[in-house]
Amino acid sequence: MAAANRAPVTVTVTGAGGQIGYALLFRIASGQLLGADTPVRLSLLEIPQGLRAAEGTALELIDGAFPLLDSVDVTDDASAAFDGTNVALLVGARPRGAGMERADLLEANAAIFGPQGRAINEGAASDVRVLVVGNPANTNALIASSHAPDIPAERFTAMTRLDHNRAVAQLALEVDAPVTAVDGVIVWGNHSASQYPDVSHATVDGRAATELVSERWLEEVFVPKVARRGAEIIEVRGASSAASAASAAIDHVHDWVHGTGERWTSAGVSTSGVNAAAAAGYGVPEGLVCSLPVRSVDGEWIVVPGLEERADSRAHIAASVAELVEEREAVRALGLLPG
Ligand SMILES: NC(=O)C1=CN([C@@H]2O[C@H](COP(=O)(O)OP(=O)(O)OC[C@H]3O[C@@H](n4cnc5c(N)ncnc54)[C@H](O)[C@@H]3O)[C@@H](O)[C@H]2O)C=CC1
Ligand SMILES: O=C([O-])CC(=O)C(=O)O
Repeated sequence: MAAANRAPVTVTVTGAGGQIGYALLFRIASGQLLGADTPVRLSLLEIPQGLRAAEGTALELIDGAFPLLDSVDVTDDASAAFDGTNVALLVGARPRGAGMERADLLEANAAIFGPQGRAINEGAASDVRVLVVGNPANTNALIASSHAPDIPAERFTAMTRLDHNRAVAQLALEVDAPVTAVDGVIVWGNHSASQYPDVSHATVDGRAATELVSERWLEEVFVPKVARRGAEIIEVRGASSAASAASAAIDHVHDWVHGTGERWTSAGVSTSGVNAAAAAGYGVPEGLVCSLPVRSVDGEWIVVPGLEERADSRAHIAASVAELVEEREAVRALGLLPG
């Protein structure tokens, strides 16, 4: 199958038989995750009842005759799925339905991420990068990381890139500019309704976004629109976002591997380790996975330090961080965090 001038990179996708999996896998196979010169070996993990769907997707991946696709394996064994993995996309988890908040999924989904963290700890390649998509993504990433003591916490991330992309798109729509003109947006906090999409450092074609839109629009339209977009999609589409989520996962990993240059983006990153001091500068304590402004430098997410925050921004960030702490304590009470 493969045309290769480099060794294949192993990419594990959990929940491969689901909606996001279906939107994600073909883009990975076509080279959009890791680049047009990098062959991929796909490892698909499902639970037994999802195996047939994942196997069907694997058949279609073969039928795509993707030049970069080295191989596709499907399994319900986490140890096999994460063996030698370089990039692990933890998508497999229940999505919420109408009227639910993502935190309502804590009990249903959190138990998935301890065993997967352990399997990654035991079998993954030494350069493994993990992106948790399954909700509640930040706390699930924290659980997975806590069960992988041999892997630096900064290798476990949670997806808030979809929120970031939504914020960029809404601002661009409002000022009638292309998304490429928008720079400097930040999504702070949890991938939940408490998140804080912030344009106070954003520019559109070099002009401060705050000069182009009203304070009232920001507070009454922009922030709730972005923070509740997932619920809007569920209401209108009848199912939670899938293609836009897959697209954001591609963006996150692509930037992580290839770098962001001077631009920043948003990602849920560990507030322990290399980013502890920068996170503390925004009032975010250690031991969380929190969305922050980040640049990808030499293959590592680095929190952009020392941005001036307005008092009301600080209050928004603090509220979302308080929710992350509550979620952490809830999973601790469920016995899902070691120690
Ligand atoms: N962070 C973010 O921005 C976003 C997160 N999500 C979340 O992503 C998750 C997946 O969403 P969809 O693909 O739409 O759901 P889906 O229900 O279509 O697919 C989920 C798949 O995961 C599988 N699965 C469940 N437990 C598993 C386990 N332990 N190991 C491997 N596979 C497992 C299921 O069998 C199913 O095939 C949900 O939790 C959803 O809330 C969705 C959109 C955006
Ligand atoms: O809202 C949901 O449940 C799915 C999701 O995380 C999103 O679309 O941001």
